[in-house]
Amino acid sequence: MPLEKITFVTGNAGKLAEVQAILGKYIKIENHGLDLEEIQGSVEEVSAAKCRKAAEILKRPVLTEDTCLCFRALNGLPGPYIKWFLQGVGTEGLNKLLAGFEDKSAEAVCTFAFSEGPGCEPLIFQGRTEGRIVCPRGPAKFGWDPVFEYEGQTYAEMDKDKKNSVSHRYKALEKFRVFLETYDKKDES
Ligand SMILES: O=c1[nH]c(=O)c2ncn([C@@H]3O[C@H](COP(=O)(O)OP(=O)(O)OP(=O)(O)O)[C@@H](O)[C@H]3O)c2[nH]1
Ligand SMILES: [Mg+2]
Repeated sequence: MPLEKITFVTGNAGKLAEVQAILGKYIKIENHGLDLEEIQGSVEEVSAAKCRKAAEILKRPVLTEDTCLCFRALNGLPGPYIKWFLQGVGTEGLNKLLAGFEDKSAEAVCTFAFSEGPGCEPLIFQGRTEGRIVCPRGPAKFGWDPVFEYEGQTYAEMDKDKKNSVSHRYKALEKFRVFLETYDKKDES
């Protein structure tokens, strides 16, 4: 039978708002703010490990997500460590990291992991949006939105609907939505 609801495990209000806006029209989304340990490794490994842990603890279908911001000139760094870079140097600092490089291109990567429950191997759904890193522009409401420019506008300058139709998060959730359309949860019996 189709999944009626899913628990999105995140402590990030900005992510939750966007997942509600993008996916909430197709499935009921509950939030649980478990602060899950994040292993070192590829973003797929980080997301899957968070998901396995959440499924073990919550014993229900769960969705977790990890976001990377990858600077081409820095060989993909900050990548999955963007949270610590952002906390350390702020949006101005992120822009300054590329001061010595011609190449300002970057890729925002969103990796969701879905597990049916304890012991069920997570499935990965990933979205990528190419952009460039610029001086901060637009309201500083969500993380590094002000420095990520896509087709001439930073994510922060876009209205929510526009961002939610082009972003890394939208692209990953679109793949998950298509998966849900044919998903048939094995009944408990
Ligand atoms: O400007 C932004 N636009 C976005 O679309 C976006 N998505 C995530 N982020 C930030 O990038 C880091 C990822 O780290 P992250 O994936 O581990 O998130 P988190 O630890 O805050 O939440 P979670 O792990 O509980 O889900 C965190 O600083 C997030 O605030 C974004 N910033
Ligand atoms: Mg995190």
